[in-house]
Amino acid sequence: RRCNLTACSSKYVLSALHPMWQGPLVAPGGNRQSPIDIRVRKSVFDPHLKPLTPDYDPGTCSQIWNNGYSFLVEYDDTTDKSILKGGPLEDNFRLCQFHFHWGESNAWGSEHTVDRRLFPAELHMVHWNSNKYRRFEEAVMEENGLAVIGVFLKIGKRHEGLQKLVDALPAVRHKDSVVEFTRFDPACLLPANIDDYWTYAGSLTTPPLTEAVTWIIMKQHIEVSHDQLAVFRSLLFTSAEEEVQKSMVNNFRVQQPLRGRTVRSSFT
Ligand SMILES: CCCCCCc1ccc(S(N)(=O)=O)cc1
Ligand SMILES: [Zn+2]
Repeated sequence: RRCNLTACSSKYVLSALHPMWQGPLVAPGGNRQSPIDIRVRKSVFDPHLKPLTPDYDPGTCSQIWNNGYSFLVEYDDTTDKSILKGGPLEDNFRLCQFHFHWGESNAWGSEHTVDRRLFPAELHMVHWNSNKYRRFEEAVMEENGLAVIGVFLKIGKRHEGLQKLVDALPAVRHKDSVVEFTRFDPACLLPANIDDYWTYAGSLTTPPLTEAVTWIIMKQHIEVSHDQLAVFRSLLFTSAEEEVQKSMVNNFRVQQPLRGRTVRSSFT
């Protein structure tokens, strides 16, 4: 299922393996594309990296939306109420949404890997630079526009905080469905330890694939139950009108060349 660039030579094979979208799987001319494999021994400890200081207001949570790639939990980002600072970031970044990537089986599903280790799913918390830009759509085109926190999911005990979200998913089964969703604290999805992370300069992993992202990948994973992840797989890529329903699984991108980038770690 996972096919890195070295293993698969032709674009056809890559696109056949990834029904998610038939677009260019490697952005033309891109030299800071995501996702990547994090080679732990090649990462460089940076003592100047600060602790990450997320400060989220559950009152800014507004809705869940199935956009045909994943489901997004969206936040009101018209003020600086839910923000991320610190870590590798010089500016203030506003939370606009979070979403996940997952597999059809628990054997794969994450976009990033750690020494080639795959996880069944990966959470992305998407923020944009509100010191430099006025709205997300602007920041998405700029090299220091976005900061995305990545958290790996493992199968284990039930995640109590996630259940409220899992219970709302049947209402957004089809592409383009939206449902009101309020008072969800995204901090409950962060691991206990957020001081240990890797960070590197990368891109969005779905179109427009812009090289705008400071990635912050948590070393510590969170646990969710098998049944909770199974509900993610009950979602559909397809809208209610389409005859052939396609289950929303394997919505991860093929890994991209490092192109000489350095992955820094906040821990030794
Ligand atoms: C102007 C519209 C741009 C929408 C781009 C939305 C988007 C956000 C995050 C990610 S991800 N998987 O790199 O976190 C991918 C895509
Ligand atoms: Zn993502």
